[in-house]
Amino acid sequence: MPTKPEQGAEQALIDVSGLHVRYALRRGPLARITGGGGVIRAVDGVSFQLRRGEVLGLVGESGSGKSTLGRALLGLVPASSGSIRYAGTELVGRSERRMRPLRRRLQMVFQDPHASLNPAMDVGTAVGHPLRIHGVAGKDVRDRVVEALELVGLSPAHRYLSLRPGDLSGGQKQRVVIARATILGPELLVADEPVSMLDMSVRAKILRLMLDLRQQLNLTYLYITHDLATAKLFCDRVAIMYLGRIVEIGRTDEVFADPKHPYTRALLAAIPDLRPEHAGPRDVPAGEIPDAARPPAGCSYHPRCPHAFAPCGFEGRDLRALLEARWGRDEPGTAAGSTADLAAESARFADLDDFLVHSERIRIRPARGHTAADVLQTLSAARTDAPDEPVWRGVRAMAVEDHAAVVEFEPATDPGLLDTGTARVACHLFDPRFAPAEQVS
Ligand SMILES: Nc1ncnc2c1ncn2[C@@H]1O[C@H](COP(=O)(O)OP(=O)(O)OP(=O)(O)O)[C@@H](O)[C@H]1O
Repeated sequence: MPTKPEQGAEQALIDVSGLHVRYALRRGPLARITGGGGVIRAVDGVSFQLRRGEVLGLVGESGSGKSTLGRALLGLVPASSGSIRYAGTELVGRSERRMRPLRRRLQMVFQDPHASLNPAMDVGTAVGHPLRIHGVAGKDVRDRVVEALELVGLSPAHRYLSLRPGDLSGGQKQRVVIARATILGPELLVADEPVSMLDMSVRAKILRLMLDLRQQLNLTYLYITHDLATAKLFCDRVAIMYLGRIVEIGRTDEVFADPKHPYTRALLAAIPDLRPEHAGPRDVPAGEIPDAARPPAGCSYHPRCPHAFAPCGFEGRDLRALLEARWGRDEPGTAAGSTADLAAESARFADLDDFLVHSERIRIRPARGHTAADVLQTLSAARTDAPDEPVWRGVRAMAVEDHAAVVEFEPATDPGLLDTGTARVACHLFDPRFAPAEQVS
């Protein structure tokens, strides 16, 4: 389904459309298993606008592609395809030489302030460094450094000029990094986990400082974090990323009050709640993030999603995961039947890699001494024992055919971002072609 431009897109400072960033996979065991391709799709078709003056949070688990996306906006990693427009100027495909003048307008703050600063360089020199690179010299540098330090709360500034990073606390170091990043008058700051390495007590202070600087310097932020609690505090809008894609984007208050995507719901449910009346086990998104070199078909979240249904992209490896769980291979002690029966079951399969063929129709061969009917019988038993497992919603037919059990899956459809009235969500549960929204509970 085509996606409409976001409201307010006409005032966008940054307009990202269909952005892909891929990393080459080194040759090695993983490359052999994943077969062909050999790429990691770190950012896999992302579109969004960043409006002037707003704070957009990019939230997701480790490996979801947040940092890669942030770096791509600044040209620090090359886009494989798609478009990034900054105030109307296309950045994708720009040479480093043509990118350089724009860098003063587009700056980054990294997670680790200690690693961002040269331990041998004093504060005055570090903060003034970008000015010197851009040809500013003499007293102007000192005046502007003093002004930048005062702005970030390192006051009186002259006390800090000759200090080295080792003389400063974590919070003070991050203030120095922010002073250095803002001294050239940028329009956009990409802040990649800027407070996650700081003590709890200083996190809120640094975020408050960043909000004050937004007002004073007309900044726009892309705030990258895995921490929903700070995103709630700091961001006007949030974009939830999963395996290289944005799965939900909307106003922070609306997303937190009424999360739509099952992944967003799982992430929010996993935030620790310290109120005693709400104590108890938290739901965390079940399972691991899949390998970005071989993302699941259809909706990438479907293998972990309790609501996944026919169009979400079930495939052979989902069925293999179900069988392995049944046989207790993923977690000892969780097998569905007696160990001997289940060992006998698994021995009926010639090669479990038959399940990994990337197709809507897979052929599962019996092991020597077994028949395709044995294999089919095992699959049917697994279905009878756990009929509510989501994977069965995606199995269209199972039959014996030409000495193998053949499993046919429902066709996978990639979910695009859909308007829900509040947030935009990439989930088939909100697509009237497939299901009414009431299904989500
Ligand atoms: N330089 C690189 N070469 C190859 N793969 C990379 C490189 N950088 C990141 N990746 C891979 O790209 C994917 C996205 O990584 P990225 O660091 O952008 O995610 P992230 O959400 O920022 O995670 P984290 O919070 O851990 O930094 C991951 O699968 C990661 O392993």
